[in-house]
Amino acid sequence: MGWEQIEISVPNCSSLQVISFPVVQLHLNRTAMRASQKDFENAMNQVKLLKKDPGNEAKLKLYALYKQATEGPCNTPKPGVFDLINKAKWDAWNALGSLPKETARQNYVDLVSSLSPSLESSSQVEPGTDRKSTGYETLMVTSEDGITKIMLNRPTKKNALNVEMYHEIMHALKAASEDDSAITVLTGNGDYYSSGNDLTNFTDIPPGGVEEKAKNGAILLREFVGCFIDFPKPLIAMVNGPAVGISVTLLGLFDAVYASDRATFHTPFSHLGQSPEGCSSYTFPKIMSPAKAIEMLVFGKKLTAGEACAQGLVTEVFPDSTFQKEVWTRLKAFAKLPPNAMRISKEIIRNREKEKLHAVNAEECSVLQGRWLSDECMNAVVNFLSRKSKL
Ligand SMILES: CCCCC/C=C/CC(=O)SCCNC(=O)CCNC(=O)[C@H](O)C(C)(C)COP(=O)(O)OP(=O)(O)OC[C@H]1O[C@@H](n2cnc3c(N)ncnc32)[C@H](O)[C@@H]1OP(=O)(O)O
Repeated sequence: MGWEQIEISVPNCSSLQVISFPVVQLHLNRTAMRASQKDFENAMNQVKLLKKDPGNEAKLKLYALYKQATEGPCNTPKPGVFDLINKAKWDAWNALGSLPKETARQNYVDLVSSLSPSLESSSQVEPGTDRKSTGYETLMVTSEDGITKIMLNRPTKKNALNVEMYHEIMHALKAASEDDSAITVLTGNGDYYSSGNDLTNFTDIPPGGVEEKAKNGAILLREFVGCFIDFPKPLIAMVNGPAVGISVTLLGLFDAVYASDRATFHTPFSHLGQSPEGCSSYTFPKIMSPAKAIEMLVFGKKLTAGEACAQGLVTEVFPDSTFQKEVWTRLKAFAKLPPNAMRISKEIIRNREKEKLHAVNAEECSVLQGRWLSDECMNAVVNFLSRKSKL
């Protein structure tokens, strides 16, 4: 495979289709100044705004500098000789040797600036510019009419949550909790709300092996679910289509759940050798009775939107043809209510459960950490991936 045919997906570089590009001459514009973390973040956002593909060489350089700036010198095993793309990325990163993180950060900022002359220095990025979608690889985030909408945006993967998406959702929730919107909405792009945890998350094994992988996963999951437990404003799910796994369990932490009649709700944890998360081991039995919760969480019974509504998991179901129009009309009316009153009312309703929810979250993550190391789980994941020809 030649360079001109390789598509390189660089973290924080929009995935641009590479067909045939001239090699870009890099003009590093070093300054004596050190780039701040803010400059670095702005540069990462600017990369996404590049109108022209910068070419493979520049993208590899960006990748390497990004990794060096955020993780330090390359210390991961060298990919196999046939793993061309990952090997090229590894080579680029490894070539930076022991370059200090601060220098890598500065070089990254300089490189981005040389690639985007019209955007120039990060300090020229308009403060307070609407964060609309920019800066996110897996989400579309918009804010208008008092509503911040976080849309899961991996439609070709049925909005499966990869590690990047977990981080981006946490970031978007934090930003939404601090912005001037009154309510926050989570929804999915395409035909699915979400197919749950991205099962390819299990394939990227760090040098510390599967134990380290499971430990890191549990830490990330706990932090991720914690953001939902602590979210201070009304949080509404617009379930536009089928929902699987963690995208279902989290619904117990939302303040209202509106669903299209096309939506289904499926938690096949036992099938996957896993156990419930998202505080569902506590919220589901409370919402729908222990027996109904066990049908879902233990036996993996898939519910229709109507059934989920009858059991209290969904607040209201709408015909798919009018779902968007009807729900947005309603949400816009909610968003006109006094925001402080809504926030305080939510707090008084939710606060007495918070401590309990955090304890449940911690316990679920610890149990899952063990489950991820089980043969039952590993076999189920391998089955899915080989069915999908990923192995
Ligand atoms: C930090 C870690 C935290 C972990 C928290 C734990 C959470 C637990 C869970 O969430 S368990 C639930 C896990 N999800 C699943 O088991 C769903 C798996 N997917 C499917 O069963 C099916 O894909 C489907 C029913 C969602 C859709 O089937 P359909 O036939 O309509 O479509 P495809 O299968 O062809 O899917 C299209 C492409 O999307 C990829 N994909 C879909 N879901 C996932 C997923 N969860 N993980 C990874 N990839 C997924 C699928 O592989 C196809 O990709 P391709 O086009 O490249 O082949």
